[in-house]
Amino acid sequence: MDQSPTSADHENVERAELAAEQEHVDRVYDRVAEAARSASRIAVEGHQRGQAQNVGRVREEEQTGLYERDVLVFAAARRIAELDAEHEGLVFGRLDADKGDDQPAVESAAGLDKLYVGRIGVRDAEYEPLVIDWRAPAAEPFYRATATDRLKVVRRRVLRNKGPRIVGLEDDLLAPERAPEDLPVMGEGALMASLSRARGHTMRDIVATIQAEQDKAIRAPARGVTVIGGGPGTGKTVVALHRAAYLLYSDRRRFERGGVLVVGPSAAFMAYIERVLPSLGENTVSLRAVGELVDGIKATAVDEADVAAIKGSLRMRGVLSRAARDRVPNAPTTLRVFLGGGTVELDANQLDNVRRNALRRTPRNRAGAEARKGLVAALWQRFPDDLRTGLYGDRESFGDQVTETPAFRTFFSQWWPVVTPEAALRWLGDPRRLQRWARNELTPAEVDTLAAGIRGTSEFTIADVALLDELSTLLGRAPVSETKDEEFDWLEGLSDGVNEVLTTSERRARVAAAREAEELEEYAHVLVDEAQDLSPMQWRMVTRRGPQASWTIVGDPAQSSWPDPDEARAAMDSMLSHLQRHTFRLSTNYRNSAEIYAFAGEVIRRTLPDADLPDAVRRTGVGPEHRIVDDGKIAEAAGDTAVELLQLVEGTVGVIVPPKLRPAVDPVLAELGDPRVVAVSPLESKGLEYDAVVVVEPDRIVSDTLGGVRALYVVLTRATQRLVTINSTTNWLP
Ligand SMILES: Nc1ncnc2c1ncn2[C@@H]1O[C@H](COP(=O)(O)OP(=O)(O)OP(=O)(O)O)[C@@H](O)[C@H]1O
Repeated sequence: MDQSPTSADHENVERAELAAEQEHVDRVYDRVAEAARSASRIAVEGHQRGQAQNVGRVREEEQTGLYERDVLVFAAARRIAELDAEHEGLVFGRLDADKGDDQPAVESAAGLDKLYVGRIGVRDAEYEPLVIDWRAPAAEPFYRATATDRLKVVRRRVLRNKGPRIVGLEDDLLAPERAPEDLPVMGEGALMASLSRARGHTMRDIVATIQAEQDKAIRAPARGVTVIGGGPGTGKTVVALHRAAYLLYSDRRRFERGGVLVVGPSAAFMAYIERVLPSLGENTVSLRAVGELVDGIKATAVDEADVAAIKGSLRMRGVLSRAARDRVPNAPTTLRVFLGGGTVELDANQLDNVRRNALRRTPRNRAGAEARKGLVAALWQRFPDDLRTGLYGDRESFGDQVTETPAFRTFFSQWWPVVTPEAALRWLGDPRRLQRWARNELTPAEVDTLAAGIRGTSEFTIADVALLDELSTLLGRAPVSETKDEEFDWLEGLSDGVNEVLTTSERRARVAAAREAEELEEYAHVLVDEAQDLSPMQWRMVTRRGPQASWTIVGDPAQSSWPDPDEARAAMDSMLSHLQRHTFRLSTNYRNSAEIYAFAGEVIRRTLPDADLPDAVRRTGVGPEHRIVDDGKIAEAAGDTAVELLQLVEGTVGVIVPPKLRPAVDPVLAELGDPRVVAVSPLESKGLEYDAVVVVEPDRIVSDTLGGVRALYVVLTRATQRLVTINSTTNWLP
């Protein structure tokens, strides 16, 4: 081979360095395998002890045994899951630092302290650290050290690995003057290597290359509200996910027990980010799209822009509140009962009064008993004096008799049925009724738009979910069991013998558990991604999930798909104003090439001169390309462009298409049969990224999508390498 001596030397050094690192990493894996073996032993022992327990009625001392078993099995099983998840690059970093007594490090050959950083901490048999968890305070210098503030770090090394095998080294020499002469420095820089890699269909963790400003946001204390801002591609999402992992590490008891919720814009986005936390060894975080926050509903449909704008507006509060308290549609308007030889009757006005009184303090589905009492009182008032004898001699006996009559029972079931939020939302499809509920809130045109929007869809949309949640609070949940609360007091007096199957306290416990299961799930920390997109009504829904929570809120107003970002921000502020706020701004766009981002920045600056534009640092030498094609050839051109781009990039090609053009474009792309090509609508593309992006009809994206030019900005900032737009005119170009 014709190689210069210098490059041969370099190769030898690299080989020797790789071998030395591999040796250490092998020790770590051996140690982990040993720990995994002992973890499974503990799990088996725990199960056996559990099975030996008496499974009948549990005495207190036996409960202690069960508790112990659960703790053992739980801890061991989790450890195994954690270790399994970690087999991708368990050790990814090494620091060589000036000696410091405060670091858990061992001396390296070069006379510096050496410290390995990995996904979890592993100690050797003497309890000395072989590798420390990336979230441990001692790992902080790995992320924070810079040439100007080097925190004793001389060399930072990233180990690139494929599973347990080290395949490359990337070094940063932060203090050349402090480095021994023979300290090897390898590679081109870990960050650039990582950013240039082809993209797949899921997001990867960045644990080896977190940058200093990102690290500060990740490790910010879990108090009040932590707001992480920054333009497209600055790592807001990935930083927020690492923050979730950090919070679990820093206060596991609080956050594992209380729960951490991550809310994102769409199911596609949740699928895109779902691997990040497991790859960091965390499996307990709940990830939910904003259309899936209400149990039992997974909404993915999107409303037309004008309908979505009304559904998300805070004005819907008043509308829904009136709907929830109004007469049930088609309810009877007269109550007539025959008693004691006479007839007593309540008319519509009197019924309305009873309803209003019953709803004064209690939501409808909880106010059945109150309403029934109100009806009895109103009937009693109208019951002629001369009939008040015998069975009907006093109001209580009268009430007992009256509520048992078939006429009353039939009436009551129709007049006061349990109303589900789903049913109440459908009521808004009737413009006449909606007009009544919307007075002073919506214009007549808005009433028509909303009613038609509700009637026009058979499935619930993402915007509907916030309305259903609001209605659920307004209507209240129906009592869990048919048995009324009062009857429990009555049951309490009975001996166990009468009720053979369940004792009173067992029954109470069961009802309490059922109630608890029905209660809204609340979390100790709520992390909202793409927060700029939440409508005011969605903010109300999200904040119900964390009345006691601390918050991480991640977003970029310039990418908002809500028509009035100030309104949405005001809604957020009003919901979280009582909490202390810490703000972080991320300043570098790691996704887009500088050429692509320069164009996208120009587009948004025209409309939003104050938009927060980050610096894009990676140049590819290829600018965006704008193709003009005939109106009728758009779908064909999208397909052809995707084929071309497949040749030019290694990873994914995203074709972003306005919803109205999907029926034409989707079949063309499906025909390509290449899993690297994905078609998405502008809203679905939020938070996602592709190596190459084809934007179909940018002008229509502006006109048809809530958010207008901000939606176009989102779309133009999805590509890492190549961007091609297809349109029939050039009018939209800056
Ligand atoms: N420190 C880093 N090391 C390697 N890659 C990084 C780093 N920070 C961010 N990235 C990468 O940059 C890309 C953009 O990150 P992310 O999606 O989190 O940005 P964002 O700010 O949420 O973007 P947007 O607002 O446009 O949705 C991702 O591929 C992410 O992995």
